[in-house]
Amino acid sequence: MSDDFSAHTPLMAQYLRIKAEHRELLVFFRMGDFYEVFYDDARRCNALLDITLTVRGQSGGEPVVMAGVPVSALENYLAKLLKLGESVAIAEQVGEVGVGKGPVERKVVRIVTPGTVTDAELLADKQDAPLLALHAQGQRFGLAWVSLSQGEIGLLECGRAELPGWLVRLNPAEILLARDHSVPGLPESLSTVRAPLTQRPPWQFDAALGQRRLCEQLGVASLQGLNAQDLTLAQTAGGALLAYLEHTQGRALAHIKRLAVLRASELIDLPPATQRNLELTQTLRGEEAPTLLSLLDSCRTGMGSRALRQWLLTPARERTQARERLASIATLIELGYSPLREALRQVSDVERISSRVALRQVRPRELAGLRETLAQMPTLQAALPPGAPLLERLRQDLNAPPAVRELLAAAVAEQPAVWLRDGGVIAAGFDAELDELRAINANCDAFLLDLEARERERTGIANLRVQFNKVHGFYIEVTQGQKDKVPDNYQRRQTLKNAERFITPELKAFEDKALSASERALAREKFLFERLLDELAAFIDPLSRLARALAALDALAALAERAQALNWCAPEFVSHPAIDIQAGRHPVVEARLAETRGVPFQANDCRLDAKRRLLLITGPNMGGKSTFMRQVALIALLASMGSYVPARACRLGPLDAIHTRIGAADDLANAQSTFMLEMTEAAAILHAASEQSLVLMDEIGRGTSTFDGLALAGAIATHLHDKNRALTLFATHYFELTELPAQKPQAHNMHVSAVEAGEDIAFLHELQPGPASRSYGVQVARLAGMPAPVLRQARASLEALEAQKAGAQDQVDLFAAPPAPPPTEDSPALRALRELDLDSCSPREALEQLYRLKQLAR
Ligand SMILES: Nc1ncnc2c1ncn2[C@@H]1O[C@H](COP(=O)(O)OP(=O)(O)OP(=O)(O)O)[C@@H](O)[C@H]1O
Repeated sequence: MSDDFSAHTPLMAQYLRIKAEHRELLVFFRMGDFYEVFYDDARRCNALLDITLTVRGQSGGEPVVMAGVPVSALENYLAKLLKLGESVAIAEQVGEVGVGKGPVERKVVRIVTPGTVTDAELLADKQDAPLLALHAQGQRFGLAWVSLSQGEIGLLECGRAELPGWLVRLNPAEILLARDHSVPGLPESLSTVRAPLTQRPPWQFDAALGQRRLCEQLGVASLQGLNAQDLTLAQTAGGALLAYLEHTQGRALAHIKRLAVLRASELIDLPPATQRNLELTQTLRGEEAPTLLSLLDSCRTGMGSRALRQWLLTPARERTQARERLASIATLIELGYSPLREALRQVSDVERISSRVALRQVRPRELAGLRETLAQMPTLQAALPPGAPLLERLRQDLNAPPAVRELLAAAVAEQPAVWLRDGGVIAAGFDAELDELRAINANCDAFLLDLEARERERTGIANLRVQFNKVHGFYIEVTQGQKDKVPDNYQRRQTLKNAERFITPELKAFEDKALSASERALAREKFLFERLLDELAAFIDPLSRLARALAALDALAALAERAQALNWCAPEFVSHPAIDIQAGRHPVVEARLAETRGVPFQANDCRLDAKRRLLLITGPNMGGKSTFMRQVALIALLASMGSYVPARACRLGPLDAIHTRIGAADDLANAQSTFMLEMTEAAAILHAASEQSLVLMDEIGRGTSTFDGLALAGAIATHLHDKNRALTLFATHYFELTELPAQKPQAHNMHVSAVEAGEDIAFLHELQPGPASRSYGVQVARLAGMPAPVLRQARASLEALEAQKAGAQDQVDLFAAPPAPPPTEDSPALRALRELDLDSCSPREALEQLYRLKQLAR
């Protein structure tokens, strides 16, 4: 499209100019009570929103294809578009209608993108949807993110391997990348999230610029004090993030004042496979429940739910925070949490409301909600049991400045209208001028009644009526039969079938006054509301502190409630390697069993420590191996986030990661077979797990032939035991592996028990020492309803196979040390490659080096 719009009508030229600046977005162009979309945008909206296409005359010699949505329904349409990953520029009428020649002035005042929405209607209540900027350099990534409705920027740097885990954890709604910035491997990493990608100008991803912008935003001279000085890549992303926010919001963002620096080395690593396999926030089928979070989250507010999710997904290795939370939960259980939870019911989403105040997008009703919440604070403080240091700190944070409360109480009407444009938002008595204008409106009725009486008397028309409608304004209505009695100074306005409508100079004068009074009242309300926002802006800091305190209190009270309702215990932290659980349960399976079958869950112990690093778990299918392994991981994670745990007692040593290799699902999206995926995940674990990691391996090797699988499983178990020395739960159906403990002192056999009665089998789900004697696969197949002939054949084959095996002589040692790798001699090319310092190479030198290497390799 050329940028010369002179052939177009003035209105379309204005539109096209705006569109030219926002080519990649849908432009919603305000025209009176509608937002119109034109040309290709109209066609796109027609397809996406199913709204009707029309043609609005011609411009530039072509028909103007358009579609429109009513202003009052904007939010619904935006919600749909954002879900589809679209972004929208909203061009409002900013000039005064009817002033000057040509169309009223219009301007893009806001850009709504999936990552920058703040409207309550458009956001999930219990989940944040942050905007994430990503900057890559070689194998390292800088991440910067912000939930606009929260006011905190997060910074983090990580390696390529950890990136998918972070993407899943952060769950961004939109990802910003430098345009034309091709990073090898990035597309695969990004495939783990469904967020739309937004390309931004590369110059905005600049380290120095990023640092400067962050300092300006946070109001600090350097990032040193915020522990972010060294994070150049994250700062680079941060700069681009802030630039985008300003671009979309059309203003600087006063409420973003806090920085959260996450360091992978300070958190317990939860790779995507772990988050998925443990069903922390989503079931394996992608549903919201039943998951660990859905079980935990009995929060009373969206703020609490969001905090809980964050606690669950970012547990710290260091235990101070967890200890504080545990102490608070203990106090809440001991002294009662019900009054606190009751008071929290009355609380609105202060976090989002205060951000929306800062963004000047807040709705009148939200301010009324804030007012009610603030009024609730004394009750809340009184309901908080004393004693725990964390609770005391949170109590302090609930002290919002009284001035905010007073201001809201004085300024905002008791029950304000939904929209400012409807009026009735500012309280009576707040502003004399507004009161006066409203009085004119209120007196209107009395005046009209009076006029009606006077005119009836004057004209002798008994059924004369003075009325008002939106189209014709005020009028005097006289039935056709009485028309003759109408005095001279009546001017005809409208003729109906049975009546005639008139206006008089007196009525006209009154109409002007009344209409202008209500218009002026609306304008005055708008002005006062804006001024109110200015005044409230000064209180954003204490309000967001209050919001965080409410969120934490809600989350703690929910954890206390859950702990008591589900009979959980307080974990204890120790400094030596240990996961020592007595009578542990899988919280979600337990809840499901209670709900569906009313059967009790069989609790099991788990003891792992420096001398018992690997438990080899065998037993029948359906015996409960997977459940047991998962429950150990869930208990360790719950303890680490500072929650009580489903067990009789639990002692937990240091933990740096939870790795899991469970289940078999094809990753068709990434063209990986079941087995390939299994091996990729296992390899990642063998590379990453340390002595302080918890590793769950469920039936590794089953995706390939028996011998290959067995051999690989044996080698992997050996590596975990000898090299990683991780705390490992290793479930397998390969009985041959139960020989491992005989050779490896820190490996131990455990099995889940089952009893046979004739052809049937009953699972006890009880974990006992020693290896299992059999698999009971055929019995389980019988339970599953396998046809009898198949079962008979299987049983016969099984007997034959077992007999054959008993006859075999040589035992294969599956756990022998691997043979030494053949010595390799470095080629000159390889040596040269190693010595190459890529960081100090210019592109030209790099090319020369490449030629040199090629020569050496000949
Ligand atoms: N401790 C327990 N108490 C009561 N029921 C249990 C227990 N553990 C497991 N179950 C029940 O048994 C079912 C199967 O458990 P699980 O999937 O853990 O078995 P498995 O040994 O891993 O089986 P497979 O080898 O086929 O994967 C669970 O869905 C649950 O209903």
